[in-house]
Amino acid sequence: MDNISVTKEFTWDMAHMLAHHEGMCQNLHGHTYKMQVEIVRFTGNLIKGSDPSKGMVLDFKDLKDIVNERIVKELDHAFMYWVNSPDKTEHEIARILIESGKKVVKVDYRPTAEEMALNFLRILRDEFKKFDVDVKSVKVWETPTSYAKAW
Ligand SMILES: Nc1nc2c(c(=O)[nH]1)N=C([C@H](O)[C@H](O)COP(=O)(O)OP(=O)(O)OP(=O)(O)O)CN2
Ligand SMILES: [Zn+2]
Repeated sequence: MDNISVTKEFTWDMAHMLAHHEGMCQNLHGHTYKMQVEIVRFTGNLIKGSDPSKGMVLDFKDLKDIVNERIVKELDHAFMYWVNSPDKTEHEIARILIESGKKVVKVDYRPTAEEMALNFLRILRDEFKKFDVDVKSVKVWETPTSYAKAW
């Protein structure tokens, strides 16, 4: 059987720090994150009938709008704050930013590329169900040469 998927790419700028990292990444720093979201249909490969989306897995525009709305908008130009971080500096930074009205996204995981990819996969799987679409994979790049893939 043949298979078909579609993939869209997203980017956002975000700051984070990796508590107890043995290298430079324990410091507050940022990345231009890149993410690829790959989707497939649950039933049949492509939309059929006279639908305006006939012949598509899902319109790229819908894919873009949903991922931007659910994931990217919240993260862009934010500080990703691990609420259970063992590093008191991270809590202090988050407190100052929040009190100053700056953008902080609270997460309950250490903000590694792996945790983000897994978390975004779960959120998007849930979100796309109503379109009869499954998320096959999510890849998150922190640097041009390093990415995590969840599927
Ligand atoms: N498995 C993981 N390792 C590391 C992560 C991660 O999320 N998962 N994150 C970091 C840092 O946050 C940051 O991404 C630095 O990564 P690194 O690839 O070491 O950065 P470089 O600037 O050296 O990247 P190059 O593309 O090689 O120049 C650390 N590790
Ligand atoms: Zn980093």
